[in-house]
Amino acid sequence: MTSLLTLHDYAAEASRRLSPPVWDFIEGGQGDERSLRANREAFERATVVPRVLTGTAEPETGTRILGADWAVPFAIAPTAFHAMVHPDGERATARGAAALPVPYVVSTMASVPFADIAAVAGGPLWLQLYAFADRGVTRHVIGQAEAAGMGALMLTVDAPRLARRLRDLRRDFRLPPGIRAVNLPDADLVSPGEHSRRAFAPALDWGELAWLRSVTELPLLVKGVAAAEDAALAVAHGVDGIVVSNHGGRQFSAAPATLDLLPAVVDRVAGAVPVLLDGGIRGGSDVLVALDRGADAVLVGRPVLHGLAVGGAGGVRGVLDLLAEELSEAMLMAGRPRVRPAPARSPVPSPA
Ligand SMILES: Cc1cc2nc3c(=O)[nH]c(=O)nc-3n(C[C@H](O)[C@H](O)[C@H](O)COP(=O)(O)O)c2cc1C
Ligand SMILES: CCCCC(=O)C(=O)O
Repeated sequence: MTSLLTLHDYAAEASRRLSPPVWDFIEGGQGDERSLRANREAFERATVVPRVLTGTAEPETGTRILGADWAVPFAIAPTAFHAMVHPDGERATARGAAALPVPYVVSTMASVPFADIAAVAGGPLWLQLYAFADRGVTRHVIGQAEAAGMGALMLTVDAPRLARRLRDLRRDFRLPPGIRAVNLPDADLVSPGEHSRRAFAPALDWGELAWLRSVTELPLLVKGVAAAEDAALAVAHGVDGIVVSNHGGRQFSAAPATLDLLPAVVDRVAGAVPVLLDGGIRGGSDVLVALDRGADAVLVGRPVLHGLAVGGAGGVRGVLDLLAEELSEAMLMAGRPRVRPAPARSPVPSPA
């Protein structure tokens, strides 16, 4: 195996190991993939002004998010169907994350039961939630996550349905046999796009948050916020955290790069709740750039799948350790001795 010195090395190795349809499902974006490229381009342009003579020896990468200690200010973003990438699926991902440990946001569309993932997890475990037209299904998923001891819910709000992804359409992408969203009551789902049209709540609005509050006590974050106005509405509706995301460019090609959206969101949220960001994080300097622009933490999507493809749990661990090491070096070189403390949980949920 070639040496794996960067997350790009993991991507290159994963592309050799995965079948072309699976690789394209992972890598692809919506439409002409402008937002997918924009996420990366924003980081490639971004700089951090180093401070000097700060007396920093070993930077402290730890932080605290929603009452839990995080060893690093990054977590695994929710991505669907890990069994497509490695036979142990999300179990391997959770094992890889347990080493550091790195928090893991499990997808509603996980291909392994939540309880089995929780059994091998080592750090904070959250559930990414899709809202279904049939609220009984949403409740079922939440119930399983609660039973597995997950610590928060992250409602995805940028996916009324899965968008047209041309790479998948050209290949008529179908889930490989045996890969199923096993935490849904009706687990058989062959085409993710078709399933989302049938099953996702078609006309979500802010009322869904109040309903979720009525069925669970878990802290609630929203994932997929772009506009500062929506961040303000989310805070007004009592969310516990915001994830600035464009779903890794998979939903809307004209969406701006998440890094470019971040400062306005941070400004509007004004410390009321933690603000996370995902999209295009491919190295420790990217994490530091996001923190420098006001994120409390970031999520990492595709690189974790690359690690999983390259070496199962060990590959995931390799990716996460590398990112942690790069972040620590970036903090040292930039004279950032520690991660700025994140806001504590929002005091009063008070819908506007
Ligand atoms: C293969 C794949 C599957 C994904 N599945 C989900 C999902 O089930 N739920 C969700 O909210 N986001 C999903 N996402 C989006 C990620 O959570 C995240 O927003 C995105 O991947 C971040 O960008 P990055 O891959 O550049 O780090 C998925 C992304 C990929 C690449
Ligand atoms: C129904 C599958 C959801 C996966 C997802 O969110 C994505 O591919 O972006």
